[in-house]
Amino acid sequence: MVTNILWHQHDVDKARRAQAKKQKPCVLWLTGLSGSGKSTVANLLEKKLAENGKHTYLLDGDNVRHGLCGDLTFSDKDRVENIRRIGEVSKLFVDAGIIVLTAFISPFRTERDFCRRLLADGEFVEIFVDTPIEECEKRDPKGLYQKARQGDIKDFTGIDSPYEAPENAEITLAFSGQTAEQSAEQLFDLLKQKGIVA
Ligand SMILES: Nc1ncnc2c1ncn2[C@@H]1O[C@H](COP(=O)(O)OS(=O)(=O)O)[C@@H](OP(=O)(O)O)[C@H]1O
Ligand SMILES: Nc1ncnc2c1ncn2[C@@H]1O[C@H](COP(=O)(O)OP(=O)(O)O)[C@@H](O)[C@H]1O
Repeated sequence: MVTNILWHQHDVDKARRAQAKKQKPCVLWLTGLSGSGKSTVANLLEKKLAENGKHTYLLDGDNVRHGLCGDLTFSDKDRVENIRRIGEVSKLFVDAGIIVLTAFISPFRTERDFCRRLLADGEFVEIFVDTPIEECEKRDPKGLYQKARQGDIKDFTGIDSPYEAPENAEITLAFSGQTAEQSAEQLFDLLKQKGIVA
């Protein structure tokens, strides 16, 4: 930990940047197992927000692990660091006035709560994509469950690496046969209730 670092207070602040964008910046944090539908639903929701003139940015697990987090594995320790970095990056985006969507497994409650605490009240919206592992495994869009069952991938979430379900998510997308489009619509309605979209 370095010392002798001071914080610069700039004249153009967070509130002014949000005002320039005419929006209420926040983080829409999707969490759930691999294959639960995080990326699919986040993508549809982002499209709806964009159609509403909102400036958004979608941070997606697979993509971020190619760059910013390219040095990290799927050990517990590296997953903690992965989510810490995403939390800090999301905070910078919110500071810039942007509505951020994140689609990471983010398996640990402590790290999700850490990311929540980085932001002001109401700026962190936790969305639990609650698709049971049996369904995720049936979908297996990338063939990863099959590889994990064969022992070709170690530390796979839900198989030999834990997932801690949220206890206080703002919303849970329960697996009930609804389509991804209906889930995105449900989230859009929540954002209307929260005054994030008109
Ligand atoms: N061992 C293991 N466990 C879980 N997932 C694995 C693993 N290896 C690779 N993948 C692929 O990486 C994506 C998950 O990355 P995340 O950054 O979201 O994971 S985490 O939040 O740090 O736990 C995840 O993407 P999603 O399927 O979109 O969730 C997988 O495609
Ligand atoms: N109701 C649903 N919501 C989200 N995805 C669904 C739904 N029904 C089927 N799917 C499919 O499940 C898969 C989910 O994959 P993905 O969005 O990549 O999940 P994740 O990002 O959580 O790994 C996609 O192939 C998607 O088309």
